[in-house]
Amino acid sequence: MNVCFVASSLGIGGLERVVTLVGESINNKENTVYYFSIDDKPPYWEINDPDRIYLQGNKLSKYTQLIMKASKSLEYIIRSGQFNINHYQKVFITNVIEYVNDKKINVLVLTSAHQIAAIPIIKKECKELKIVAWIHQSHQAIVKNSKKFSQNFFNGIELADKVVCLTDATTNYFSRINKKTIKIYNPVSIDGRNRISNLSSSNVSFVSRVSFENGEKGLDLLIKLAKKLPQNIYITIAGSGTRNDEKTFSQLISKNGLQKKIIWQGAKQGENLVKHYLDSTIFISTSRTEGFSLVILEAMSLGLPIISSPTTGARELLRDGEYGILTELDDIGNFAKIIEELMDDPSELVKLQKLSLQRAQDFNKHNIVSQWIEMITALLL
Ligand SMILES: CC(=O)N[C@H]1[C@@H](OP(=O)(O)OP(=O)(O)OC[C@H]2O[C@@H](n3ccc(=O)[nH]c3=O)[C@H](O)[C@@H]2O)O[C@H](CO)[C@@H](O)[C@@H]1O
Ligand SMILES: O=P([O-])([O-])O[C@@H]1[C@@H](O)[C@H](O)[C@@H](O)[C@H](O)[C@@H]1O
Repeated sequence: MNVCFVASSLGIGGLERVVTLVGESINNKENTVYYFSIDDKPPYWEINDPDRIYLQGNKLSKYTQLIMKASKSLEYIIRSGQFNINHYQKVFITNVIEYVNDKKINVLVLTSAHQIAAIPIIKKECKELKIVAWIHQSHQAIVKNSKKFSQNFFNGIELADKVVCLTDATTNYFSRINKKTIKIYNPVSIDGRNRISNLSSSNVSFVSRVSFENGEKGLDLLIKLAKKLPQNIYITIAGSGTRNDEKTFSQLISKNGLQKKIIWQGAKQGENLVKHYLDSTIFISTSRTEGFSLVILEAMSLGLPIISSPTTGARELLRDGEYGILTELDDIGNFAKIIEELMDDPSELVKLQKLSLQRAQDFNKHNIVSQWIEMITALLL
């Protein structure tokens, strides 16, 4: 069977990470997995065979792009707040259909609202093809982000052969639109080889894309939080972003005099990332939205107690507070107080460490990959 995962990019990022992790695990004697990337950045995550990767890139001239943008705005005004996104992604639709035919793809897995909006057209052209819509954001976030082309998006969801969600909340939402909606968790995406934190440092770990887009990761709140923490607690950060976002973040750190409190050494990978987690005692997330949160799960698997904002993903991973601490973002003072108190409470740290390790077992890669293979195989019966 031939399976193709489509992603906006194969660069740094959680979606990219999990698409390649699940994809490479499914790729075996029986199945060949292909990747269709909408941008042309080479893959950041390991894919051992370049022949299975298609990097589209944007080959439209600046002039064409400008015309398209203008006509999109015009359509948006005329149709009072809606446009047909498929008029503006003809290159992608043509290329993906060509790729499906060329590689004899049986199952196509789409991973964004834009891509899902194209399902009716792809289905018309490729009658035998099965299409999976894999939702990586929370339902609130993906619905909000696709508001201007919601008709296209929901038509796509309705026609999907399977909708895969990461949490109960998002599964419940999409089940009302398409009965073929199921939950498959993301697997643990780091291998600590059974090592766990010894909970002895005064470091609080934060791992994230450095991005200010939509305020998703709450980096502004992280700065506020850092200011409220006592002198002996440090926030260590692993992550990178665009040049602009990195500059903004550096400036925020220095403007607030936090150079000693926030230790940020850029992106980390492999053993360096494992060490980053292991060298800390608590993991925090200040995200305003998370469809899942691979970083919380990675931290849990390495035995870190978690304190997080109550995003859809964190609620599922921490089972509404059973396996870690959830705290609202509107009271950053309280968030800081929880960190400070937990740092001073060794028995509570050990208790939360056990809970993290216990919960992380529900996200075993082997089990999750089996669920994917079973789902894909059943689609073709
Ligand atoms: C806002 C939102 O809804 N985001 C979702 C998005 O990913 P998003 O990219 O926002 O975030 P995640 O935190 O899930 O993943 C980040 C990944 O990048 C890696 N990393 C990060 C920093 C670094 O220096 N080195 C490094 O390797 C992390 O280890 C992790 O594997 O899709 C993920 C996969 O379904 C979901 O879990 C996220 O909830
Ligand atoms: O569900 P999700 O998108 O991850 O995140 C949600 C936020 O978008 C929302 O503003 C907030 O009120 C919710 O409690 C939740 O945190």
